[in-house]
Amino acid sequence: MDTTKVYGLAMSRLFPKPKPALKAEYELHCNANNLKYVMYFSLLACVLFGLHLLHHFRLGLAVFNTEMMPYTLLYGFSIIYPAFNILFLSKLKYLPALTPVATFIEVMFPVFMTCVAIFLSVLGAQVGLGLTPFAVIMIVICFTLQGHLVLLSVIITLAFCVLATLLFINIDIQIASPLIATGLTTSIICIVLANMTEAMRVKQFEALSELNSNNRQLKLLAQQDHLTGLLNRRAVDQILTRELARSERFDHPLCLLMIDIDNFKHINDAYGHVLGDRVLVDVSEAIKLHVRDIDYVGRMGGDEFLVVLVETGHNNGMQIADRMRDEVSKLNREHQDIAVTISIGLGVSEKESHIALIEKADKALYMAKKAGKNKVRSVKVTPVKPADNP
Ligand SMILES: Nc1nc2c(ncn2[C@@H]2O[C@H](COP(=O)(O)OP(=O)(O)OP(=O)(O)O)[C@@H](O)[C@H]2O)c(=O)[nH]1
Repeated sequence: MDTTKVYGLAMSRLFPKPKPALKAEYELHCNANNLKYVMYFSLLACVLFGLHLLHHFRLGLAVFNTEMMPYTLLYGFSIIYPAFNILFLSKLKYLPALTPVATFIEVMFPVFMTCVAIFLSVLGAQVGLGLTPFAVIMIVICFTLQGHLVLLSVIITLAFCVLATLLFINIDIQIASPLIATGLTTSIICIVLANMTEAMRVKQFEALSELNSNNRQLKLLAQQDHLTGLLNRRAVDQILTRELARSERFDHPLCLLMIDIDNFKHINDAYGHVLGDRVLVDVSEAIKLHVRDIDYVGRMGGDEFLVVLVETGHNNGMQIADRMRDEVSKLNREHQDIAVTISIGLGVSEKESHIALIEKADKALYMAKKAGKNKVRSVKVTPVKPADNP
C-alpha cells in the first residue's frame, strides 16, 4: 500500500476529523460544547475551592505563613479565575461563536486546570498523598477540549513531563517512581479515551448532519411544485394564512394575485404536453422576475398560479400584475408562433379568511377572462354603509 495512504489512514484514526464540508460546523459545535463544560467546571471549581479556602482559613493567620501561603494563593486564584470565566460566558450567553474571547476561554481553562493539577499533585506528593488531583483534572480537560485532540494530547503529555520532573526533583526517588508511573498511566488512559470519544463524536455529528440535511430536503420537497420548483398549493395556503394574520396584526396591506394562462388547453392540444410544460416553467420564471424576496409565488395546479404580495396595496399590486402580464406576453418571441398570455385577478385583503381572499381574486380573474383575456382586473373594496350594518 502507498505510504502516504497508510500515513493518512493512521492520522485519521489517531486524530479523527469530520468531512471537510462539515469542518467549520463541527468546530462551532465543539466550541459551544466546550464553553458549556467550562461554565459547569468553573462553577464546580468555585464551589470546591471555596470550601477548601473556608476550611483553610480555620487556621487563622497561619494561612499567610510560608508553608501555607502557596495553598492560600492557589485556592484564591482557583476561585477568581473560574469566576471571571463565568462572568464572560454569561455575557456570551453560550453563543457558539468562534470569537477570540470564546477561543481564549476555551483554550486557557484547560491550561489553567493543568497548572492547578501539577501544583496540587506535587504539594500533595510531598506529604504522602497520591495523584488524585492530576487524574481528576486530566479527565476534566478531556471534556473542555472537544474537537482539539492534537492540542489535548500535547497538553496532557506536557503536563505529565512537568509533573514527572517536579516529582523527580522534589521527592525521594523511591516515593516518586510509583507516582510517576501512575501519572504516565493516567495520561495514556486520558489520551486513549479522548481519541475514542472524539471518533464517536465525529461519527455522531456526521450522521446527525446527514439526517438534518435529508429532513430539510424532504421539507422543501413537500412544499414544492415538482415541475416549476414554485411553492405548491399546500405551502401557499399555509403562507397565506400566516401572512394574513401578520398583515392584520400590523395593519399592513396585502395583495393576492390569481394568474391563469390563456387558452392553455389549446397550447397543449396543438403543440403537445411537453411544450405545454415548458410554457408553464417559462411563465413561472416570468412571474418570479417581478416579485421581491419577501413575496411568495406558488402553482395551484394546472395552469393556475397564486402570488402573495406582502405589504402591498391595491395600486402597487395592479402595477406589479401588469408588469407580469407584459413580461409573459414577451414569451411569444421565444415560443415562435405560440401566443402565450395570462389573465390576472387581484384581491386586496380586508381582514377576511384566506379562502375568502382566494375567492375574491378568483372573481377578479373571471372578470379579466370575460373582458377578453390578457388583462388584469381587481375586485374593488366596497365600503360598508352604516345603514347596511346596524
Ligand atoms: N402541459 C401540462 N398541461 C397541464 C398540466 N396540468 C393541467 N394541464 C392542462 O391545462 C389545461 C387547463 O386549461 P383550462 O385552464 O381549463 O382552460 P384554458 O384553455 O386555459 O382556457 P382559459 O383558462 O379560459 O383561457 C388542461 O388542458 C389541462 O389538461 C400540466 O402539468 N402540464
